[in-house]
Order: sequence, then structure tokens, then C-alpha cells
Amino acid sequence: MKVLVINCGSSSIKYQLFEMEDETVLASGLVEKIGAEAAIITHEVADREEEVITGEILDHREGINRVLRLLVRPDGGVIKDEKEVAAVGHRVVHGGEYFAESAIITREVRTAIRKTIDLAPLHNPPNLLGIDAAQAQLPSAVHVAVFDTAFHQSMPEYAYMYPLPRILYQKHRVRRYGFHGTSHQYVAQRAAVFLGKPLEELRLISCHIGNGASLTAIQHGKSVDTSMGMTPLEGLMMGTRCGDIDPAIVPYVIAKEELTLAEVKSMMNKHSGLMGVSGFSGDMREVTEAMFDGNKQAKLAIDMYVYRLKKMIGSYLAIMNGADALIFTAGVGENASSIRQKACEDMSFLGISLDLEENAKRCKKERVVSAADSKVKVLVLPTNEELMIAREAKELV
Ligand SMILES: Nc1ncnc2c1ncn2[C@@H]1O[C@H](COP(=O)(O)OP(=O)(O)O)[C@@H](O)[C@H]1O
Ligand SMILES: CC(=O)OP(=O)(O)O
Ligand SMILES: [Mg+2]
Repeated sequence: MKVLVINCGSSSIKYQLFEMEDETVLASGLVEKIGAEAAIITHEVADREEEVITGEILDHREGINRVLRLLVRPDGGVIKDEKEVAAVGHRVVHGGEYFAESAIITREVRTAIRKTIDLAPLHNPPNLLGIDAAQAQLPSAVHVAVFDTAFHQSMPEYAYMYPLPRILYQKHRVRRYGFHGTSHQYVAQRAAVFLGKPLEELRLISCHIGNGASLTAIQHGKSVDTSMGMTPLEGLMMGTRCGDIDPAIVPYVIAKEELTLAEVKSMMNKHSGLMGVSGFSGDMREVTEAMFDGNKQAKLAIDMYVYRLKKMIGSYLAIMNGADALIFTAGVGENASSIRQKACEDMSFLGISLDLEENAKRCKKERVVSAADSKVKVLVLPTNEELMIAREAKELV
């Protein structure tokens, strides 16, 4: 069975086509700059990458059409007919309280996703565009929505409620939802396999740190707390997002700088985090390089990033009375050994100590980077949200 996985951003489409018999990737790629003058499609088949710079790609519908044409082209295509795609798995960031599991996209499901637009204005509208475009182009496939929030629906009430007047929850569903659930669940399952223990018996802390970053405490295979909240802005310091700040800063800045609400939102989402503190980049590689070149603001940005990460790890050790494993995943978690090292420094009294040599190795595989006597195993496990989405889609067909 062939499953196409689609992750639509506001001006991009990430895609992967899977053969589910052996879970291999037949083709994958990225359409960028949708709506701009020259769109770029990077398409990869069997480790051969090809960059197609096209003219304007007007919208997501045209973007998906172009992807399908690449998949079925007579020369170098990977399928003969679009009808071979039995299912399409869509990443949907916010499912509100409607979805604790993935769902086949019906009219009702689409309506529920629409209702959560207010809660994820940056993510859900492009996700819906992708769903509509793909349904129009692949009418015979089963379309499945896989939600970032679903895995966290198991959080207890005292973890997901905010200490605000209850009416805000009753009227507007103001509560914590959490994100990156597909990734946290995937690495938790991998950790169980890797450690050779049932997931139900493990206490895990997973650190998904990429551009967006969140931590999850996982007990008995379920999310019991996570660092993102009603939106993906809460919690850790990220590439361009501020994470936790005093909420009183918002009205203060609005008054002092005469900013609009939209400007403050943009400031906190796109111009803060590593970007805001370093003053030049939200990309961990660039900020790290600048730090080694002696840039003081870059050093401060990284010190703050790691300090906040470490505090969050400590708080999750507290709520679960320790942990069996601490997992690092996503762009920074998988690749930035210096960030892992600093986040785990001086934590031996909590049962965490790294094998510095092992941690420093560059390696794409799943591995242990803690010292032999570390009570908490520290694991680096590459995430694979796309494979998880493909599995969910297959399951529902
Ligand atoms: N070798 C590396 N060292 C440090 N940071 C890295 C490295 N490789 C990738 N990153 C960082 O990972 C982040 C992107 O993470 P990723 O999970 O790919 O993002 P997204 O959330 O967009 O999926 C960027 O900040 C990037 O700099
Ligand atoms: C929800 C979220 O933060 O997603 P991403 O990391 O892809 O921005
Ligand atoms: Mg990501």
C-alpha cells in the first residue's frame, strides 16, 4: 500500500511517499516559496536529490499538482498512476479537544479543524489548504488527519488548565494542548524498543528541539505534561519564539512602543528566541558558529537556551520521581552535541551523566550517549514524524 504524507506550511509543502509493505520512502521533497515569483521544488528519489526551480506556483493546489506530476512522470517517476496512492496522511497541528486520535477526514472532521483555526492561526489554515488541495487532486484516496495535539490529550486536568478564571475555558477552551505529539510518541516507542522494555513501564522525558521546541514527560506510554501550551509559543526558548515570559510584558510593550497586537504576536513568534537575543539568526548552527567566533550576544543566546532547557528537564524529573531515559530528538537534539552536553552538565545528583566522547560523535543512528553508571539513560533518537503519520493513515484505511 502506498501512502503519501503531506505537511503544509504557509508557503511550503513537505511530502513523502511511502511503500508501507516495508515502510520504505519512494520519494520525498519540499515545495518552497509558494505564492512568490520563483518557487523551488527539491525532489528526492533513492538518495538522488534534484532541484527544480519553477516559475510561480500560485497556491497549494498547484503545488500538490506539481508534486503528483513528479511522482508519476514517465521518466524517473516512482508510480504509474496517482490512483496507486491509497491514502494521504496530513499533519494537522491543532486538533483542540476534538481529537485524541487520528481521524479520516470527513465533512465533520474538516469543520472541527476549522473551528480550531483561532487557536493555531499560523499552522491550521495552511494545513486545511493542503487537505482541500490534496482531496481535489486525489479524490479516490482516503485522507487522514494526524494531529500534533492528539498525544497530549491524556494530560491530567491540573496539568492542562491555566490558573485563569474558569469562564475562559468554558467559553473559549483556553487551556494547554501541547504539540509535536507525533514526534514525542514516535521517539517514546523507539526508546522502549531500544531499551528492550515495555513502554508502559517506562518514565521518559523527550526533548524535541528543532525550530519549534518542546519537552514531554511520558509515563506508562502517555503524555502527562508537555511544555507547549494553548499555542506553540509557550515553554522553551526556541529559534524565533520566546517561550515562557511574564505575560505582563505584553500590555507593557504595547503601551510603551505603541505596537498593535499583531505586531507583538509577530515579535514573540518570529523575532524572539535565538533570533531576538543573538540579533542575527534563529538557526542554531549559525548562532553556535558565531559564539565560537567570540560573538557575545550569540553566547548569551545559547546560555539562555540551555539554561531554560535544563530547568524544564529538572521539573519533569520532579513530577515523575525521576526518569528511565532522557531522549534528544529533532534538528538541534539530534545534531548539536554541545547543547546536549550543556543541558546535562552537573546533573549527576539527579542521575544524569553523559559519556562525553560518545555524545560528541557525529552519527545519524539511534544511540546511548550517557555514561555506563548514569541512572537515567540519555538517548539520541532521530524523529520520524512522517513515518508515524503514514502508519496512522495505513491503520485507518
Ligand atoms: N549540526 C547541527 N548543529 C547544530 N544545530 C543544528 C545542526 N543541524 C541542524 N541544526 C538545527 O536544527 C534546527 C532545525 O531543526 P528541525 O527539526 O529540522 O526544524 P523544523 O522544526 O523546521 O522541522 C535549526 O536551528 C538548525 O540550526
Ligand atoms: C507546533 C510546532 O511548533 O511545529 P514546528 O516545530 O513544526 O514549528
Ligand atoms: Mg519540526
